[in-house]
Amino acid sequence: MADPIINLQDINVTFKQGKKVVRAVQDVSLAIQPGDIYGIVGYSGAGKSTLVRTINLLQKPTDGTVTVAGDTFFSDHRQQISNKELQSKRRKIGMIFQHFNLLNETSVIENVLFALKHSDLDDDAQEKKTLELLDLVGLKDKAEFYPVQLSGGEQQRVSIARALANDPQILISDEATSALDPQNTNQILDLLKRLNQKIGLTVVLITHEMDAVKRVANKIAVMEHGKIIEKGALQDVFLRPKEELTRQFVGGSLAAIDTLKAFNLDHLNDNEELFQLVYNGNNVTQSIIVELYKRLNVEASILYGNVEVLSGQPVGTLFIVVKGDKGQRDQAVDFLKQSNVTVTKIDDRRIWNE
Ligand SMILES: Nc1ncnc2c1ncn2[C@@H]1O[C@H](COP(=O)(O)OP(=O)(O)OP(=O)(O)O)[C@@H](O)[C@H]1O
Repeated sequence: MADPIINLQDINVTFKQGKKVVRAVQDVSLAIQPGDIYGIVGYSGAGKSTLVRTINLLQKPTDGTVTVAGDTFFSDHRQQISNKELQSKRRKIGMIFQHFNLLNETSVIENVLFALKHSDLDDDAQEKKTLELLDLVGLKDKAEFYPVQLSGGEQQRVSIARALANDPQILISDEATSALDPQNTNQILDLLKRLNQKIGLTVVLITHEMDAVKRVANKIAVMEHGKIIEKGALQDVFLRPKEELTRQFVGGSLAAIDTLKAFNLDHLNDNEELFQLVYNGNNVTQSIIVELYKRLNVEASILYGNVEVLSGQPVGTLFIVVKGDKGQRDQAVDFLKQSNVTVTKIDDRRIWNE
């Protein structure tokens, strides 16, 4: 395996506010390979932004080692490169945010040109490069527009062009699609994926939206209370979530939650249990529910069903209520597990109360 392009080892970040101590990041180690789209998910306050801000030392860790593209930026409690070097290395790490942070008084092209003010290129070459970048994000024809004349999605594309101006190897996206509608969100995510494939850009994607990660990421880390509680290849984590919070994220697509909320699940009968089933490509076309009935004579009703594509592979999710006596329900779960279905009993009301 190639050396990681980002290697965070044993990172801690502690904030002191008067007498209060906030351990925003606790003992986190994360290795990101070149070409990864690494999704970092977690609820608000989990420590996602603080963690990724340590990558370019916008946030200095209290403890730990930060290595980017082979350069150790931070170890032994201190910055290991000069401020000048850090400034130039930071230009190789693009960042985009929820708020696009564009200069509203200047045109689109000037917004991108601004990022090249430290570049060695002459004026003509800078302009040529800026137009190429705007072309890359599909905005060449709007180069002379002002940000207010653009939609939110278009403004975010300008900020992506600006973030790419200094040919970064890494792009950090901190909730960059949170303020956008679903269509613009998907366009931005697809653009990140295209850039990843076309120029090999490594993307660190912070979000509280699992759907964003599912659409483009190949790896995922789940954060809670400053810690990474689960990480790995997207499909592995999706198909075999170990932690309760991960299960909530995995099964927590908005459509599933909305659908479950519409049922009054407090009123399951004594002989009924609610399960989430997740199954991968080979099982997608099998009728698991029919098999349950044919083989075990166990009835199950479907509350929610969905098949989606994860890193190019179809993955099915079902929420079903299984009916029968305890023995039958246990047999049904065993049968499902033997059929390579990941089965999670849903008895935690949080999944539809979030
Ligand atoms: N500069 C700071 N001083 C004190 N506490 C901070 C500071 N920055 C972050 N925190 C605290 O650290 C914790 C983690 O915050 P962080 O912004 O990293 O979470 P997050 O997962 O990115 O959430 P969000 O998506 O809401 O930003 C929170 O409790 C936050 O209040």
